[in-house]
Order: sequence, then C-alpha cells, then structure tokens
Amino acid sequence: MSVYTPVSRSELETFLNEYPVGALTDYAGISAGVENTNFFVTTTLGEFVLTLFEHHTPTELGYFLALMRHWADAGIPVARPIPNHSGQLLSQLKGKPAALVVRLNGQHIDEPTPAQCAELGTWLAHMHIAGQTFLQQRSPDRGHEWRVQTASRLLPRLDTENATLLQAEITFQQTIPFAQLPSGTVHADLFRDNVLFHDGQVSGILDVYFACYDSWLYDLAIVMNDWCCHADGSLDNARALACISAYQSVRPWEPLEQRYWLGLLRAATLRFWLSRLDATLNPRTGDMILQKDPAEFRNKLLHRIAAASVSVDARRLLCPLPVIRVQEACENLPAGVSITAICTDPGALHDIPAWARIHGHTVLDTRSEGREYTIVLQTGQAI
Ligand SMILES: Nc1ncnc2c1ncn2[C@@H]1O[C@H](COP(=O)(O)OP(=O)(O)OP(=O)(O)O)[C@@H](O)[C@H]1O
Ligand SMILES: N[C@@H](CCO)C(=O)O
Repeated sequence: MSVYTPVSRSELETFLNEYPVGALTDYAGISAGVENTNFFVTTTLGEFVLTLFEHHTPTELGYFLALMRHWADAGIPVARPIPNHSGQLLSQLKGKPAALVVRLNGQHIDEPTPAQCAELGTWLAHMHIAGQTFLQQRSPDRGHEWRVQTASRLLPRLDTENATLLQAEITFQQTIPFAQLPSGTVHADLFRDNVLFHDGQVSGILDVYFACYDSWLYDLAIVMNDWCCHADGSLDNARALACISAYQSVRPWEPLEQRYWLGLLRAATLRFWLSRLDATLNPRTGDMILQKDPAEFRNKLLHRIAAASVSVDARRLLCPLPVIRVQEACENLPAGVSITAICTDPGALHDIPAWARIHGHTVLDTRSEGREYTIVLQTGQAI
C-alpha cells in the first residue's frame, strides 16, 4: 500500500516489545497496495509484515485475522498472524488497529502463464471449500448494494459517455440474482499483487481485508479479470480456460453459476471501475499514495459487455419474423447476454418485449428512429 500513517523507529520498537519476535533491525514502508499502511519489518528472529488498518473496525479485523488462521490451518498459503505476549492477534499502533504477520517468500507475477492461472484457480477453489467450515460471516463491503449506491453518487461527476455506460450497467446488474447464487467465504480481491509465487507454485495469498460472504463465482470473476486479460482488457482464452478448468476440477460449477457467469464477470469489472473512480474523484491523504487507473476497468467492462452481446438484424425480414429471428439467435445463450434486435416492423416493439418477458428476459431499451425499431434485451435464463 501506500503509507497513510508513518511510524518512527522508536514507536515500532515499543510496539515489537509486545511480541516474541526479537529486536528490530530494519523496517521499510511498502508502496504497493492502496487500502492499509504496511511495513516490512526485520528483527533478530525473522521477517514480518506490520499492517496498520486504516478504516476497518476491530470486529471486522477479528474476522480477518481469524480467517487467516483458519485458511492457514487448512493448508492455504496465507500469512499466519502472530499473537502478542497476551495471545492477541490484534493490537494498536499510532491509534490504529495493527497486526504482525509472517513475511512469506516469493515474488508477484506480472504476466502469468496459463499454468500459473491454473495453479491459482486450483487454490481459489480450495479456499472456497475450506471456507465452508469457517463459521463467521461478513457482509460484502463492495457488494451489489455498494455498487448501486456508489454509482448513483459518482454519476453526476462523470462525462456523458461514462455516465451512460455506468447507468446502463447498473440497470443490467439488477437482473442478476446475487442472493441466490452459491456463496461462501471469498477473498474478493485476489489480484496479482496479492499473490506470491515461488518455484512455479503459489507461496503467498495476501491481503484478505475484503474477504466476506459472497458468490463464489464472483470471486473467480475477480481473479479472471486481473490474471487472464490481454493488455487491451479482453480475456485471454488460454489463461481463462486454464483457470476455469482448474477451478472446476476441484469445485464444479452449479447450473445457476453457469447461467450467470457472464454477468458476474461484468459485476467484478464494475466493482473495481467504481472503487478506482471513487478513489480518483475523492482522494485520500497520506505519503506514497498509490492511485490505480479506473480506465483499466472501464475498458475491461466494455470488453465483457461486447463479449456478451448478440446483434439481430431483421431489417430485411417481413412481419412477424423478428421474434423468430431473436429466438433463433438466442438459442442456448447463457444469462447475461445482451441482444440488440433491429427491425422495420413496428409490431416488433410490442412482440419482442412480450416474448422476452414470457421467457424471463429483461427489456433494457426500446427505441425508434425513423422506420427502424431497436429493442435491447438481457437474457435472464438459458433459452
Ligand atoms: N505476509 C506478507 N509477506 C510478503 N509480502 C507481503 C506480505 N503482506 C504484504 N506483503 C507485501 O505488501 C504489499 C501490500 O500488502 P497488501 O496487499 O496487504 O496491502 P493493502 O494496502 O491492503 O493492498 P490492496 O491494495 O491490495 O488492498 C503486497 O503486495 C506484498 O508485496
Ligand atoms: N485490487 C484493487 C485495490 C484494492 O482493492 C484494485 O486493483 O483496484
């Protein structure tokens, strides 16, 4: 992260006196990350990471530290928190809640291979399964409700193009039944900068501070959008397939997950577009603040939308064919695909939406321009 709260050497020495970690030899602020203040700490007995939590409550932190211990006990390579002399995992420094964890070996990977994406997909599925025996639950702090509220707060500050995109995406997101999707404890922020690799294996899963109870596949979508993309934001099929297959070899998807996968990929891009936009428009103060680019996720969202779009051009066909053409085009489509039907028959403005509603799809827009009629639908279930 960025260092929001500076810590002097003598303050750190006093803090470390409460831990069985020996005497301080060196420490340095970590510039990666955006949420908390982190330091690498070297003592006479080992290497550690000190985190000062910038906005979480002690209750939430109790959840995160207990989860780290739970996942570590289950063999997941997360950093194990160190108890102080009183047996507490959570302490205080500079008036902020603070914790000391073991520093893990390994390096971040900028350009993962399909094999590394598969390795990560496997670990993510194991984390989801291990999470089933973790009995505490925490609501998502960047979940659907947050996305809707944040969008409405930021919309007036966006230019027309971005505002139109954001508004349309929020409308689409309302069609996803988030509460019905198979859910459990998820990491919710498993980007490349939160994973360490050593000798081709995952050696560290870091930064569980967005972990919560949410849709498992949304967690995989977050991974996919960071690990399996080309520079332009489009998905790299080889990496995406490797990651999904490895995940499913441990935990196969349920039918509802198959159906809403495309929508969850979009939800996961929207989440990070919004959080980065928010951080840009409402910056926090501190030293070494790292600001991540919102446009990266706006572009990813555009690619996910385009990948989930079908256009039906029925302009040369006669009434009542537009509905049949839409039906044909939609055959076997999963939910979350947007269908734009263009026709010259004014009856299509009524017939296509009526057909769509019967089949559980959502009509996003109907408009007419001269003698051309456009209907935009969102599939809500396999047709
Ligand atoms: N236990 C650890 N072992 C090794 N390196 C670590 C450890 N914890 C953190 N780091 C390093 O510090 C960086 C920042 O940590 P972390 O991701 O937890 O910060 P954050 O501010 O919460 O970040 P984010 O922006 O990802 O939410 C990591 O990317 C990693 O390089
Ligand atoms: N991983 C996030 C930052 C922390 O939530 C991002 O890249 O925007």
